[in-house]
Amino acid sequence: MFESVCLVHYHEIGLKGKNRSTFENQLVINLKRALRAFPVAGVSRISGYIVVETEDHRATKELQAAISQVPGVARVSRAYRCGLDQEEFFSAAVRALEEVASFTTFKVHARRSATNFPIHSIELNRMVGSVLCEHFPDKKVAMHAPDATVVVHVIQGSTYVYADSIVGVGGLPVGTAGKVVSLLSSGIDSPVATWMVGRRGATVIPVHFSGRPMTADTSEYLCQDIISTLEGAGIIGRLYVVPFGERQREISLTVPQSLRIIMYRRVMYQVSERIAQIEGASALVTGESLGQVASQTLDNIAAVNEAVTIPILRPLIGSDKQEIIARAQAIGTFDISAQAADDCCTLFMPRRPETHARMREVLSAWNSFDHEAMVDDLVAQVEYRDFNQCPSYRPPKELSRFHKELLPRETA
Ligand SMILES: Nc1ncnc2c1ncn2[C@@H]1O[C@H](COP(=O)(O)OP(=O)(O)OP(=O)(O)O)[C@@H](O)[C@H]1O
Repeated sequence: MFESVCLVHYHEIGLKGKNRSTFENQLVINLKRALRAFPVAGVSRISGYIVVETEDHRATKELQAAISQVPGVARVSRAYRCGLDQEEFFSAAVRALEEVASFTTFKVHARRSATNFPIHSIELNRMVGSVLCEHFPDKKVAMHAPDATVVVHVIQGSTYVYADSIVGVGGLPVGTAGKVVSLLSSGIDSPVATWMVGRRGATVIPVHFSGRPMTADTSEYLCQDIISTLEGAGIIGRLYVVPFGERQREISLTVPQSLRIIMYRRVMYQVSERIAQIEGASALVTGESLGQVASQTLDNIAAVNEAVTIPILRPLIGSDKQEIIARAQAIGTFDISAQAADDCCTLFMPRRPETHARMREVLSAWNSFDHEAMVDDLVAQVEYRDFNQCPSYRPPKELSRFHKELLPRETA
């Protein structure tokens, strides 16, 4: 008889030419890690797809949903795998259509990737179609926009039959696009930016600047919750936390009020750039969107960029807030971000921040305090926590300058 499996479809990987197998292999590794909680018996490549088998031959809706969250997955189908015997795939087609919750119209879409299979796909369509018409006499065939489509695909000596297919997150397998350091606040935007670069295949190392000791550590717990929520995507390597409150107070006492935020950001970028060097990451990522708040004007973005040489990616720069909120809801981080917590962003904020900073004034404020010593000191105070969700993450070898794991474990 036939067994129930999940058939994983990818799109962009299929366009990768000679490197395609590298991408496919990484997706297999990532799926194995992401599906640790399921009774998965095997994840393997077949021509053009990846197949996930379970120990009990039951591909559940929950398994299908978990697979759909893994970057690189364009679509996931709960399929019956049978041999090439007609009676077998006829009854698989009946079973697949029976499982569709409600429909009045359907069609069959037959394909054969196996060149030695003797029946042409047009004939296969006709044969399976007539079996289904017999079993479902009150349903109608519709070639355009049917309620249900039964796919019958002959691949490498097996036939895969399915009617239940859902869309995946798309993108590329994590681990195929290098490493980035993402500046993660507990707000709405940066978790979305973090997820977006992860979806494009980057391994992401978040850095959170906490207001500690001037604020509580709530924002750190929220960041950990955000990362745990993204577990299924498997994009996060290690979270770094920088206690920034004391240094912010120093800056606020020294520089003109209107330039405080720019100074905080320049220090944050420089510390993040140092972490990127230690981690071997090639870019920073932020959740800025053009003009959203005072610090996100073109002049202010330039004033902050000037502090570092590493490229800065801003995946949300052209997004509207409503679009960002919709994405945050879809990836599950919105409700966590909505729990406002004091972090360094709410500390020592100016009443009137500069919106069009002039570089001469920025540099003069920057040189009015010992920013080099401050950055060194902050890097030496960095704490970290590993999440073991991203199989391509390799921790840096040289960690002597860091404290061992200081972040609390109990919220894992
Ligand atoms: N405490 C922080 N720790 C790490 N990164 C931060 C922090 N605060 C801000 N950032 C980075 O700077 C970006 C811009 O922050 P800003 O406060 O100007 O905007 P925001 O709209 O509130 O962003 P978010 O919704 O991500 O908090 C953030 O998206 C994030 O990448």
